Amino acid sequence: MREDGTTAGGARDDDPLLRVENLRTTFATETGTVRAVDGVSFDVERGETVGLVGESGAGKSVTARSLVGLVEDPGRVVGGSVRLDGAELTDNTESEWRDVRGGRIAMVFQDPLSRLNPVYTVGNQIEEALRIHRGLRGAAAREKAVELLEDVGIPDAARRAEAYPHEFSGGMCQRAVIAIALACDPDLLVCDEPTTALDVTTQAQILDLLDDLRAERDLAVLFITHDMGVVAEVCDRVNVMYAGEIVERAGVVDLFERPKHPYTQGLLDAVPARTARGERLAAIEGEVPTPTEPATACRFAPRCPRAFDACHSVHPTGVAVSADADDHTAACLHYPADATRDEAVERHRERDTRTGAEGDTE
Ligand SMILES: Nc1ncnc2c1ncn2[C@@H]1O[C@H](COP(=O)(O)OP(=O)(O)OP(=O)(O)O)[C@@H](O)[C@H]1O
Ligand code: NI
Repeated sequence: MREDGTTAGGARDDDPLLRVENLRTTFATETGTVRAVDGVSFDVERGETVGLVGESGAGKSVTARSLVGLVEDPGRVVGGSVRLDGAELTDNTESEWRDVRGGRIAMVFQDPLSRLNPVYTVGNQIEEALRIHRGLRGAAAREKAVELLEDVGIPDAARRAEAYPHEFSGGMCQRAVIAIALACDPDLLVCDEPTTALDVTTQAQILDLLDDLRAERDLAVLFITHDMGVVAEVCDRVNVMYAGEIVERAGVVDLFERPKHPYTQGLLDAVPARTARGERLAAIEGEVPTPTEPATACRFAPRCPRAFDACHSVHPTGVAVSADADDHTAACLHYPADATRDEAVERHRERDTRTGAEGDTE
C-alpha cells in the first residue's frame, strides 16, 4: 500500500500495479545463449488475475522468477523493465529484492512441501514470516498466524497451527504456503503452477481460495499454468507464451471464444473437454524450440498449420487482431484480420525493425 499516493519511482495513479516491458532474460550456456524470456510485455492491475499460459519450456517460470529477482545462475535479466507501482525493479540490489519478496510480491510454487520446513510446526513458520515481515512476535504473532490459517480455509486453525507439514495433506500444505505468502501482506501474488501437483477436487478448492483472496484483499495475481482449463477458471486476462515471447493476449472470454493465434487455437483444440484439468498439454505436434538466436521469423511457423512464406522471414510483433479490438493482440502475420495479407506482413516488418530491441508495447 502506498502511504502518500506516490513512490520513489514516481508512480502515477493510472500506472498498473505491475508493468513488464520488453523483459529479456537469458542463460549463457556452453551451447549458446538461451533466450528464455525474449521481449515480454504485460500488465497486472490490482484485483485481477492475469494468466501466463503455454507449453513446457515456453519461459513462464523464468518470467516469474525475473519479477522477483530469483533467476537461477547462469540466468540474467539482460533487458527491459519491471515496474511495481511505477518503481523500477530490474536494477535492484539483493537487499532491495529481499524487501520486494518480503513485502510486495509473494510467490506460490507447484510443490508446497518443498516450501515448508519439516522440522517446524506450520504455525511456527507463519509466525516466523510475520516476525520478519511485520515485526510481530509472541502472542500477537500466534494470534495472527491462526487468523491467516483461518483465512486460507484451514479448519480448526488453532489446533492445526501446532501440526507439522507432514501431517498435512497436499492441499492443506498449499493452503499453509499461501498463508505464509499472505503474512507479508503482498500486493501481488505470483502463482507458478500452484495446483498442478494436486488432485482435481483439491485443485478446484485452491483455485476458489485464490479467487476469494484476490477479491477480499484486492490482490493482483499472476497465474502461471500449462492448463487451459485452469486458465478458464481463474483468469480475467490471459497472455499466451511461446518460445520466450507472448504470442496472444486477450480477455479470458474473448480468448476462449475467439482465439486468433494458430498456437492458441492449437492449445484449445488439444484440451479434450475444455474444462478437463490435470493432464499436460499434449497439444500440437512437435516441441517448443529453445530460442538461442534473436527472432528473425515466427518461432511457431515450423509447427503452424497456417504458416505461409513470410512467416519464415518476418518476425511478428503483437498487433490488434482487428481494428476494433485493441485489447486483443496476436503476434502473427495473419493479423490484423481486416488488413490485406501484404499490408499485415508489412506492418509486422515495420514494427519489428522500428521497435527493435525496444520490443512491443501497446
Ligand atoms: N538454469 C537454466 N539453464 C539453462 N537454461 C534454462 C535454465 N532454466 C531454464 N532454462 C531454459 O529456459 C527456457 C524456459 O524455461 P521455463 O522453466 O521458464 O519454462 P516453463 O514455461 O516454465 O515450462 P514448464 O511448464 O515446464 O514449467 C527453457 O528453454 C529452459 O531450458
Ligand atoms: Ni515452469
